[in-house]
Amino acid sequence: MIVVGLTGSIGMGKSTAAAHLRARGLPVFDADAEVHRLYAGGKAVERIERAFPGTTSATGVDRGKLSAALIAYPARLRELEAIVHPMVREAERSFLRGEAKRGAPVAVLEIPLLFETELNRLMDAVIVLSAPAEIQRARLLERPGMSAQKLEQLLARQLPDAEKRARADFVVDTGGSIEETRAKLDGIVTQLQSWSSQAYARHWA
Ligand SMILES: CC(C)(COP(=O)(O)OP(=O)(O)OC[C@H]1O[C@@H](n2cnc3c(N)ncnc32)[C@H](O)[C@@H]1O)[C@@H](O)C(=O)NCCC(=O)NCCS
Ligand SMILES: Nc1ncnc2c1ncn2[C@@H]1O[C@H](COP(=O)(O)OP(=O)(O)OP(=O)(O)O)[C@@H](O)[C@H]1O
Repeated sequence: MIVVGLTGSIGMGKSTAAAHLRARGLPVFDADAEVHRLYAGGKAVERIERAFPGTTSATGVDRGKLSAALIAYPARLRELEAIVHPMVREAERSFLRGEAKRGAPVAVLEIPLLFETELNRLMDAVIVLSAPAEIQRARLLERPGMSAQKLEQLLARQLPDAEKRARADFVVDTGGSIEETRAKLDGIVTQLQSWSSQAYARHWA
């Protein structure tokens, strides 16, 4: 099985690309969605309440309150990551085990912080979604609750787009139409599926 990392900076089109890969029949694990599940209840919520008192309730982690706590003490993001990331990694491993057992030729992990967490090293291939900075900015400023200041803060916490692109196996430009992005992804999927069957032939034929 070929394990593919799908990443890109905020607003570059990860979710849009992941939805297309799913529609093409590829299994895709969404790390961000896993964080949302973990925050809805259970062990992560208990540990976050202990580390950041008052940021959770009976319905789970209040992301607004947790965000506010981190704006007050940005250095504490590392503590939060130390709680959350190992749980996400465990869920990813379990997803990959399931897909390998099923005989999936290709499995995709959509991880916004793929390079920042150095998980790119464990991938057989990395796809980076990327658009020109002014297009990214314009798209994000359309989102409710986004301001120029918040955007600068978010971008400052992520590895720059140019560095992500330089470290990718495949760069998909999302600055054009969604149809163009989909066609580019289709070409990559065909290539990955052929790698997978070649790898299978090498190992088992
Ligand atoms: C700080 C939190 C509560 C803010 O939640 P909120 O719903 O307001 O924002 P959201 O999660 O959509 O993130 C907004 C942007 O910040 C980026 N971001 C989130 N966490 C991090 C981080 N640890 N380091 C750098 N960028 C981050 C996201 O990729 C996104 O581009 C939340 O992001 C969080 O709990 N982060 C820690 C867990 C984590 O690392 N998640 C990243 C995905 S695995
Ligand atoms: N060619 C394109 N490819 C992908 N997205 C595009 C394209 N053209 C326009 N868009 C728009 O850009 C936005 C990208 O948002 P999307 O949620 O996919 O990005 P993301 O990287 O998942 O964001 P986040 O980091 O916040 O999770 C969407 O509104 C999408 O419709």
